[in-house]
Amino acid sequence: MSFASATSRTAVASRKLLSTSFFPFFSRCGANITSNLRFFQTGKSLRDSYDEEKKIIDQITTKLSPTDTASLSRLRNIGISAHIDSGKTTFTERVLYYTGRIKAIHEVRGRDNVGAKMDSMDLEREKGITIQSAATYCSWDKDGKSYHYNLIDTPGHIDFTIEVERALRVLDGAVLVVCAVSGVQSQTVTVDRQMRRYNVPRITFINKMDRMGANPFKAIEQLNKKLRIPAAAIQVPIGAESELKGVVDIISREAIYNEGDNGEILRKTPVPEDLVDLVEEKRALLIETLADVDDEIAELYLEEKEPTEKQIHAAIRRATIARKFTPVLMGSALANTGIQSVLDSVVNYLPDPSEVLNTGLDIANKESKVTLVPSVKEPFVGLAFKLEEGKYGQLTYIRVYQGKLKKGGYITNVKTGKKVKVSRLVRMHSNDMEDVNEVGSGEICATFGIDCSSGDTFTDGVLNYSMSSMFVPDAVISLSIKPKSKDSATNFSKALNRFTKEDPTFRVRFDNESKETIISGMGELHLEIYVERMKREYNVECETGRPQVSYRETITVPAEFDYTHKKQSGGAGQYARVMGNISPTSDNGTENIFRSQVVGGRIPDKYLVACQKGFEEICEKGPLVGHKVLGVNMLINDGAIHAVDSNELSFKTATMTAFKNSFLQAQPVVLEPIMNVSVTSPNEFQGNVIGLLNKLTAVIIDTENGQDEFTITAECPLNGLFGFATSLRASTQGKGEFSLEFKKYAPTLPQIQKQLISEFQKKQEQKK
Ligand SMILES: Nc1nc2c(ncn2[C@@H]2O[C@H](COP(=O)(O)OP(=O)(O)OP(=O)(O)O)[C@@H](O)[C@H]2O)c(=O)[nH]1
Repeated sequence: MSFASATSRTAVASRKLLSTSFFPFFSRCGANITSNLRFFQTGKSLRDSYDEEKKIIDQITTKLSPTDTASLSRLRNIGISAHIDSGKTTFTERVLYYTGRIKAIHEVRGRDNVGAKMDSMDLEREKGITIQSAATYCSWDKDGKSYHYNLIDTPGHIDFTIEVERALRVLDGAVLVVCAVSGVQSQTVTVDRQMRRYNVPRITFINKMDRMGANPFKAIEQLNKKLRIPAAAIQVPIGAESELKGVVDIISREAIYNEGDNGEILRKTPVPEDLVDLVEEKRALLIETLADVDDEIAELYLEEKEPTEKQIHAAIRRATIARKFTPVLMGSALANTGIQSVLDSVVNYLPDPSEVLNTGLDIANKESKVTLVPSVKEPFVGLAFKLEEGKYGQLTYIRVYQGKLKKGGYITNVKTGKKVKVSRLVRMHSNDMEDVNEVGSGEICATFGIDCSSGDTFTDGVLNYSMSSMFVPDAVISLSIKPKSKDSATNFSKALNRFTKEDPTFRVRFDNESKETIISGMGELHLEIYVERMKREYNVECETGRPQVSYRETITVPAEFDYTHKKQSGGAGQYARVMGNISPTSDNGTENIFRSQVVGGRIPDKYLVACQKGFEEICEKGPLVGHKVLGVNMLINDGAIHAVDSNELSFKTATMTAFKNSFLQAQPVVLEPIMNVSVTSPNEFQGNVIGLLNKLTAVIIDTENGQDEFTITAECPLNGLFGFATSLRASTQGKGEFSLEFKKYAPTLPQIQKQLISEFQKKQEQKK
């Protein structure tokens, strides 16, 4: 931050302290001074990080041709993200309708049995939840210009979180949908964290304003407090609950009514008399919040000048793109109110592809960071961010970062070096597609017949760039699975193959000991959906075992080893000696580290490679209870070989046994996944819910009491949460809702550890 802006900000803060009593224009905002000062204090680091980014973005802009700039300025790649059931799909359905992409509105779980366009899987339509993110595009006309939107509707359930991750990875902006009654919920916080991870600016839409108890201003307060992002309304509602009629744009001081059968007609009038005070109050608050995050408004604020409409729009745009602010709109998707303003705000406040920084790594140049230039004249660089098995083979979604993608052209997969032909290029509209010949920089499209994995980078074949990949969370739950009929074996493996390729959080392994196929994933629902898809899409009925928690095992103290593996009786012998130690890693156990410091070539390099392989193998199936090892360092610093009998296998075996022996001496513990549980239910069931959580040894972190509902956030071992949906339903007469998210691994209770060890040992005995 420059000295000048720092000074003006300090002045803004003190000016605010005075404003309540001395400046009538801002006098209604006194109550918010403290919270705004907090933003003023925290604003610094956010601001500094973006200032650096902005300098690079400005340099990139100079490399764009006027044609690039013109086409990019009309493009928006946006995601719709929110907590479960906030209305993302219902909202997107209206967006498609108002932009003319669909001719009629169909509801999620609607009576017409058609279902929303973006929930194209049968399962999604039946369950009324979004499982896969769906991509579409549409055009929106504003001020005589036509804007092209690439839109991704993402699931709200944490079990399908990878869908949100990969969408946000390639989007430039997002609409965060928040329920007007429930406000900021657990999953809103998760989505917000994901947006921060990928530096995605967002505008906020408070949905369900037609519901009883809707309170947009409480939701805004929660955005400020819980998400710690300065947020302010740019609208106020006209009417409430079933009487909701429209919104007032507080910047233009104009009332907008949605009329017509589907709210498609917009009637604009001056602000209704009874709303004038509220509009002025919220307008002053908006300007005050902007003064905290934008220099131009801060200057005007100090000079006691009221900014013009144009200045307010420009400030909101700057602050939103800099991720220092989120403008808040409101309405009801179901009641067709307020959606068109959101579409306008996407143009007004969310960035086009040239206004965000996208970088890659230049593999040919020591993986140095390179900035991508979204010009069609640059060599092609694109990221395959999502795979889907379609009617015509594998469908690969690609975001084009620079250059262009042409039908009939060739692109190279940087990871494999394979050159492939782009034989078909399409734009996706949920599960339908439209063929195109060419797709330019900044765009999102899909191709057929390209063999790759999710997250692979493609280039023109000359550039050797790789885009940084997505965050893939670890699986927390697993179960054994097998087809009911032997005839289905081929389809069974085909399905598993496809699902793992599509979804990096869905994992499959074959357990050699139990001779079972084990699938693991993000939660019960996640695995349940795949079992169901197996039946519907591959005609394979499966038997599954009881869901098992994915435990981890680690050590708490260091231990040394000196182990010799010897088999020298008859035939080719085996000999390997390894010495060293194991110790807990200092990073809270998120990975395992193997090192070797053997001097004088006492163990040749090729054998050390075998040692590392042995280490990696045993970490997959730990010595204590047969689960993955986490957070262990292994150092091999000495050893010996035999001139004739030593080989790779001997060193691998020696390392595995040495590891196992020392692990058991290093006070090992079993770790279990601890979940963040958020339960919302009508107030009358609070006692029941607390009782239920106590039974599960949950630790209650926070309780929030609303007028009708309460929300409890607790940390609870996953082990106790199987079947939680059923017990919560029973305790709340079916009115309670909950969401789960993995929080951390923590040691299990000693009696559970004992039980797990004894079960594991029993299994080992049986095998002998
Ligand atoms: N009263 C009211 N209900 C709404 C509104 N918008 C959506 N709903 C209802 O809320 C429920 C969830 O809507 P969806 O659009 O499926 O929500 P979602 O966020 O896409 O759901 P997931 O993708 O499963 O997380 C449905 O029953 C909708 O009809 C609204 O504005 N008002």
